[in-house]
Amino acid sequence: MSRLIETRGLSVQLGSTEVLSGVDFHIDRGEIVTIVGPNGSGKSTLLRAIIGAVKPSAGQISRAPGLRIGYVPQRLHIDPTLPITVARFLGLPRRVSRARAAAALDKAGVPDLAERQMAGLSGGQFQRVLLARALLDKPDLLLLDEATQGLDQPGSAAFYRQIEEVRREMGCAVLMVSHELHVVMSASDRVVCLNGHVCCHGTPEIVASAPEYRALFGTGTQGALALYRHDHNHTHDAGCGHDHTHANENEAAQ
Ligand SMILES: Nc1ncnc2c1ncn2[C@@H]1O[C@H](COP(=O)(O)OP(=O)(O)OP(=O)(O)O)[C@@H](O)[C@H]1O
Repeated sequence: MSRLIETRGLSVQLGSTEVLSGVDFHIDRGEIVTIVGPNGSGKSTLLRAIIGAVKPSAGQISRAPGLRIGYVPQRLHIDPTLPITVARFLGLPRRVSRARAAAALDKAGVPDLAERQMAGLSGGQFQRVLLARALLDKPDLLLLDEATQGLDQPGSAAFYRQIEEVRREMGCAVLMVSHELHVVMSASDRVVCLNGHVCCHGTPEIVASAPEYRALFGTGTQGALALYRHDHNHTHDAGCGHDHTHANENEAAQ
């Protein structure tokens, strides 16, 4: 399995605050990794450091040579009075052919939106268009920063199902930040809990075969309750959201 990104001892200082401190993190080809953590815990900053938008104050970030990254931001404001079609938006800042734009929209699950006005899209359609934009260059790694913020539960579950399909079809790794534990845990290979530092990480275990869970929560990302495992070697800091200290303990993610 080839490593796409690795950070060692990554620290980031913003203003007078050390937002990230000593973060060791990696993601390999084809993996889905989710970053969870309280508000202000540095999740977006870690993504921004990975794409090179903020500079480390200490530590290193290695990227696989020629790595292509697609980024879906937390939010993007477009002036509602600005007339711009989806096809033209996808061609900013660099022109893309109609065929390429159409292929990306298709992969994002919205093949019919090309001629629609950006301002007229629903929240879910808008996020799909941002996803299409991130897919234009056939990325090796897709970064999603709370990409379903503002969507209702079915809309966000549908978005994450689309992400799984994109990964299956394109083989890209996915690194996402999300607060929707119960939705995302079930779709992730690994979960990293961040609170300025990595406070815990582990492998989610989907209870796909347990009939009582299926009956209650459905399957896959359609609201499934996932179990995930932590590898603990320390006591958690306040705010991490987990309060036990045993190794390889199973716990409900919701
Ligand atoms: N440009 C900046 N200058 C100073 N501090 C900043 C700057 N950008 C972010 N911060 C601070 O860094 C901390 C981490 O911010 P970040 O956006 O990475 O957190 P987050 O975990 O993504 O939060 P949220 O869940 O609320 O989106 C916050 O305390 C924030 O106020």
